[in-house]
Amino acid sequence: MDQKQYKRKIYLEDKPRIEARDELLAAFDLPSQKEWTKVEEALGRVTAEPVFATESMPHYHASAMDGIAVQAADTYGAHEQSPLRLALGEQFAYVDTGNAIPPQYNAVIMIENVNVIDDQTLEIIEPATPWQHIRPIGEDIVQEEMIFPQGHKLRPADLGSLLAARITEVEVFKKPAVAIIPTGNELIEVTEKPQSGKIIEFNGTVFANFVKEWGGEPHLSGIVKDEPEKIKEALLNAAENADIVVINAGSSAGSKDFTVHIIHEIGEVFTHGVAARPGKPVILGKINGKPVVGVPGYPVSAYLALEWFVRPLVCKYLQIPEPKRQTVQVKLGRRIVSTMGQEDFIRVNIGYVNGQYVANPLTRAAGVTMSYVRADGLLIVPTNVLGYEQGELAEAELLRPLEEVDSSIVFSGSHDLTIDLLSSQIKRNRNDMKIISSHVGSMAGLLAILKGEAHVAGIHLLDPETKEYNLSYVKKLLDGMDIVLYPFLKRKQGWFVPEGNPLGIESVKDMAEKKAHFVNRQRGAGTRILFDLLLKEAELTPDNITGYSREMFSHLSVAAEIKGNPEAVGLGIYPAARAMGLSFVPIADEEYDLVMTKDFFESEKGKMLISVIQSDDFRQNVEKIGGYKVVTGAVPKIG
Ligand SMILES: Nc1nc2c(c(=O)[nH]1)N[C@H]1C(S)=C(S)[C@@H](COP(=O)(O)OP(=O)(O)OC[C@H]3O[C@@H](n4cnc5c(N)ncnc54)[C@H](O)[C@@H]3O)O[C@H]1N2
Ligand code: MOO
Repeated sequence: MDQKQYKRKIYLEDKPRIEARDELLAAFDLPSQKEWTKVEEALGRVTAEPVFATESMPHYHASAMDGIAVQAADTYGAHEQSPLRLALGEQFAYVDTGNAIPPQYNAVIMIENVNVIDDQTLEIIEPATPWQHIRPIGEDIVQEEMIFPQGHKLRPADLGSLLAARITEVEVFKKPAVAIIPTGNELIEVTEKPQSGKIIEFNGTVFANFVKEWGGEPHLSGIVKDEPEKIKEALLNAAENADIVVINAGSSAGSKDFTVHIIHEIGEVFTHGVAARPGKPVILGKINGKPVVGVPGYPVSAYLALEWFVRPLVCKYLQIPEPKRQTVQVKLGRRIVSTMGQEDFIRVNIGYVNGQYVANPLTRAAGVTMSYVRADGLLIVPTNVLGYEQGELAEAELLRPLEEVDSSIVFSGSHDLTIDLLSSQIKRNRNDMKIISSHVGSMAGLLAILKGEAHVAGIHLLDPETKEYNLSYVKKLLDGMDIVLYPFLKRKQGWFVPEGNPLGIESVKDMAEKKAHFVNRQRGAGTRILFDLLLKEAELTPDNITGYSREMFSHLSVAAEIKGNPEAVGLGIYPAARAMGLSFVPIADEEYDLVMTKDFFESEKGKMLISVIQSDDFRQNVEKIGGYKVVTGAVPKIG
């Protein structure tokens, strides 16, 4: 077929997400198939019919204790002042927990409460009441009783009750077969070496595992090329064999985005585009009576769209309600802007600081898988809300258990590679603790401490007047607060230049003269302040620097920018240059310190943080990186 016949469709709808979902669900009955499965293998399966007990549990009167079985009436005279003697075989029998009670007896006395007189005789000082310490027939499960209704998702303990009731197989809903078709000429298998323009296929595996988690049975196909015939064939085949069809990528307006046209041609399209981001260009339709969900290519868009539309289909098939996430009220650490008429799904880090949950948004780029991986929660900005101001309250859905959020140390300020090491070392000591960090620059870190939105800030701020690091900034910005300035690292700052330093850059002057392409850091970053000081000392201005206005948010992104450009130069710390294989010209040893409130410093989390910083393990790991020294023996400045 001629590819040109599929014209680009540029305009997508903005259908409300819930309306699109409800339409999709309403269009399919999804008649669930049933099957029998062994109880031992039934974890997570959903009962298709009510389940009735085949046997009672216990199915005989059983002793609940180790002791003696008696006829309660025989014991009524026993008293502390007049102990009663019982004869073996006539008035009592020995029983252990779980033993059947001989038919002539109706109570059990615990062994601790009897005195052995001889082989044949015992003495008791308290009467027994009928049925004491006996588990009567059916105490747990009564034969013919309904153990589970239909539509119950089986948990480990449920399987035990089924076996106890002598049930070996249980009738469950078949797992809906979900065909997953990754498409794209740019996709390669992870085992292939990626050339420029090639992307490792991974969405398929993520989808398959989401589907498994939700109770479906994924069928992940190989990569399908962006060719209408191939896509059509894959779709028809999937619609023949699966209950639900998911096709990935080619959902938008690109020159090779055929999917919507093909579904339209061989089936029906209900929706192309929903008013939610990321995930907007989703396609919902039908082929051969089966639901088809065209999920956008960008991973985060894809994961969300899958949850919005495939999870409800799986749940409908299994006749179970969709699971809901726990929510928590958060205070916004940063402003969030949203578009009117569209929902925004913002991935956020959440920490518990000063008695409230504080959320900081992660990147919104839909291609950044780590924004989803690192997120503690999802903050959904509703359609009719334009966003939130910093400090405003909003609700977030949790992607992790709340306890994990509670025990995190919230780190803000300047980015440093050692913070990740610190976090993993803390986690090694206390598996419920970790650091969550947002890299906002030194100044913003101090402001986060000021506003009570972070526990710790990492800063490296050179005072151009005093040439001293950090202290004057803390005094000025956090005046009046009980603050601890904790000396942490000395690290090497220097020029990042392409390998071999082709332009021979040693100073700001060299940069200006050789018209090197500078890659700057954002305003407020310590490195930016250092650069501006160097500029002033060299009696130059930003106008003398090519690229001064080009701002990056971390040392690593500066290094990445310099990598491919022989005329580029940046300023940053040694390990970032090393990580990208750049040459490094050291110019200064800077002090990277930690700022925290005195309250935090003295808290359990604060003590853990300091003890890890001071440990030999941590110091050795940091110094192994190169370009670092952990400050030891320095006295924190408190006040
Ligand atoms: N002019 C416009 N361009 C785009 C629009 C738009 O409205 N107008 N929408 C953007 C949005 S929003 C999204 S989301 C994406 C959706 O793109 P497609 O569904 O067409 O997907 P591709 O362009 O093929 O891929 C996007 C991206 O994702 C990577 N990808 C795809 N499949 C996989 C996979 N199986 N595993 C890993 N990564 C995958 C792909 O390589 C691309 O990098 O369109 C915007 N554009
Ligand atoms: O809506 Mo796309 O899905 O931005 O990322």
